[in-house]
Amino acid sequence: MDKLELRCKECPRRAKAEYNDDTVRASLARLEDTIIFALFERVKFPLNPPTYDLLGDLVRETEALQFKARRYDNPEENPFFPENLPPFAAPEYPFPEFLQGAGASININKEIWELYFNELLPKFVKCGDDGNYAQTAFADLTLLQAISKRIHYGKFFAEIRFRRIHTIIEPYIRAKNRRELMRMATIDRIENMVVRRVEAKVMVFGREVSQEHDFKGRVSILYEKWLIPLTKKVEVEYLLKRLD
Ligand SMILES: O=C(O)C(=O)C[C@]1(C(=O)O)C=C[C@@H](O)C=C1
Repeated sequence: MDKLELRCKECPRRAKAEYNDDTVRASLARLEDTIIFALFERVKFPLNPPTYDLLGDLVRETEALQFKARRYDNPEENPFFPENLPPFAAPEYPFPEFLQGAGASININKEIWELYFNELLPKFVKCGDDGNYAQTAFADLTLLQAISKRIHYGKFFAEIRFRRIHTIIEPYIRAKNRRELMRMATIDRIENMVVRRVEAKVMVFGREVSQEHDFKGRVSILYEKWLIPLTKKVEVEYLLKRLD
């Protein structure tokens, strides 16, 4: 196939708008749509056990390809298999260096991987084998990447809070006071609003699926029990490393 040459007259390099509570919350709200749609896509297939003989390799190889194209230069993206990645094949882009300190490279994807296979899939997917292993694997990968991105936005909330109130936060970081840092990362009103909004989206996007075995209830538990707490965990871990 011929090499594609796509150029517009003028392609200004536009740095993303500065990160603040509103812009990051808006990113989380958009990711909710992605996560809910990806869940609907995944639950179309049964468990399909043979998928999991190939999923590790498939994710590793897909990530290697995406790494070459510089997906992970964007500080909002974190690979599941960061080891042995290949050389780049795309030009570099000057992403703003918003995250600071050792926490910038926090990656809890191993924990997300375990959670996904041990907790999430068994709650959402029916037993069975319909032979659609590749489709199932890519549905898993899309969902895993969206969930990982959501959770690692915790780093951005942490940096925003640090910049806003660092004189208050610093003593807790120096004292390694996880409990106080967690308290500062928690806004119950926002968490409740997120969970209610997720429930509403499930009802709008997938009226039929959402009636099955309380799908809506399971998605809100996913948010309440896993996605929000892990986002806050990333926030606290980031802050603990912010002065390193
Ligand atoms: O919106 C924020 O300020 C966040 O830190 C994100 C988030 C979430 O995971 O949705 C996490 C902690 C807060 O309690 C509220 C919401």
